[in-house]
Parts: sequence; C-alpha cells; structure tokens
Amino acid sequence: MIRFEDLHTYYGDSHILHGVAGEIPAATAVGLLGRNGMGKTTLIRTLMGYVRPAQGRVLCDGREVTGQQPEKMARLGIGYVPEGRGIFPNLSVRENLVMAARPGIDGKTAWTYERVLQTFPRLAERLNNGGHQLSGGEQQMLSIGRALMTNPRLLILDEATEGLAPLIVAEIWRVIAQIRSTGIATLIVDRDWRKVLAHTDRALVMEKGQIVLQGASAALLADPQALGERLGV
Ligand SMILES: Nc1ncnc2c1ncn2[C@@H]1O[C@H](COP(=O)(O)OP(=O)(O)OP(=O)(O)O)[C@@H](O)[C@H]1O
Repeated sequence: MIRFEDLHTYYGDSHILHGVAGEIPAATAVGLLGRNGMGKTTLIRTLMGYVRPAQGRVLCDGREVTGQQPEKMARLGIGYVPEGRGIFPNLSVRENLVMAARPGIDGKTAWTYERVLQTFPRLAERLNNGGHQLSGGEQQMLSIGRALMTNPRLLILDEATEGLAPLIVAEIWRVIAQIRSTGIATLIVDRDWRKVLAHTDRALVMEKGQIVLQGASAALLADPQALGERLGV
C-alpha cells in the first residue's frame, strides 16, 4: 500500500535519513524500532508529507505522493497519531471525535462515533470535557479515536504509550491488537520492542538514518542478540 524508496531527508544542513527504503503492505502490521534520535519520527514525517525528502520517493498504491500535504495523505486513508498526541485542547471529547469523522477511501464507515466510544469506554465518560481536562492516557485514547474516525487503511502510531501508567499502556496495546484484527495496516513506534514485535508481522530497525535490520517480527524476537546490538538493550 505504501512504499518508499531511497529517502534522504534533511533538517536544514543535518542529513537525517540516508537512503531509507521499505514498504507497508495492506493489512500488515509493521514495527519501526531504533534507539532515540535514529530517525523513526523523521521517516514518519517524511511519509506523511510534513517534510519533503531531498531525494527518493513515497508511493501510495503505486502512485507517487512524495511531499504531498499531510491532509492529502489523510484523504488517501493514512491515519496518524503523532508523538505528543495532537488533539484540540479547547474542544470537547465529542467535538474532537465528530470533527474528525469521514468515511474510508472505500466509502465505508466501519469506525463510527459509537464504535470508537465502545472501544474507549473512558472517553464515553468524558464526552463534554475539554481535551485539556483529560489525563495523559485519555488524551492518547482521544488521539487514537480521532484517527479511527477517519476510517484509515493505515494507522501510524508514534510512541502511543509514552509516559503513561502501566494499566493505560495495557489498554492501548489491547486496542492496537483490536485495530490490527480488523485488517487496518499499522506502523508502530514504541520503546517497548518486545511489545512492538508481539503486535506486528514485520519490523524495520533503524540506526543513524538507515534501516539496518528487518524481517518477520517473530524471527527478530527469536534472535534477541542481533536486535540487542542494534537497540542497545
Ligand atoms: N525539527 C528538527 N530540526 C532539526 N533536527 C531535528 C528535528 N527533529 C529531529 N531532529 C534530529 O533528527 C534526528 C532524528 O530524530 P527523530 O525524531 O527522527 O528520531 P527518532 O528515532 O524518532 O527518536 P525519538 O525516539 O527520540 O523521537 C535527531 O538527531 C534529532 O535531533
């Protein structure tokens, strides 16, 4: 569904991505691993069109979309839950969800307002609260809920569990598993590499702006030494 070739991305003079290539096939869960600062978020921002690569291409269903506006990527069915959340703090939970609603690219609305609230019962209890009144975990749930309201084909989750209490973290992984089981492709970045590998089909490991290891998640999990060298664990 999404393919990327030879991506080179810079922030000013800093050369961050050094020829990154890979793909996220439809209905496939892909993990993106790597230590801090290795370029994971930059790769996601490049795929989503927040930064334009100096070289290389991003393709969606075989069509070039390199550097397209993030809004256009959203219309192509890519849902993005950014690191640090990205909800509207001055709008209520209900408003945050309703304003994100749109049918999927196939015209279907599998994820309705009601279904999102069933998935996140905590949000159902906070409908009239402003985004800023929510706990960190609730904000994260709202951010995922907003992305689901767009009925995406691919959901990108960047550090969705960061800084959250263990019970909330478990809740978020439960929802990620549920999303995966509906056939939505996912790209997941999380510090907990075991969890990432347990919840994905394949994984890419980045080091210094390059993909240095990739393969089936189960195979990577079975060879923790190779992974440990790359992740410093
Ligand atoms: N807006 C920016 N301007 C300049 N440099 C940046 C910017 N954002 C990130 N960087 C640098 O780019 C490199 C890659 O950062 P990136 O956020 O992609 O890494 P990451 O693998 O996602 O790590 P983390 O888990 O810490 O977010 C880092 O050296 C970082 O300091």
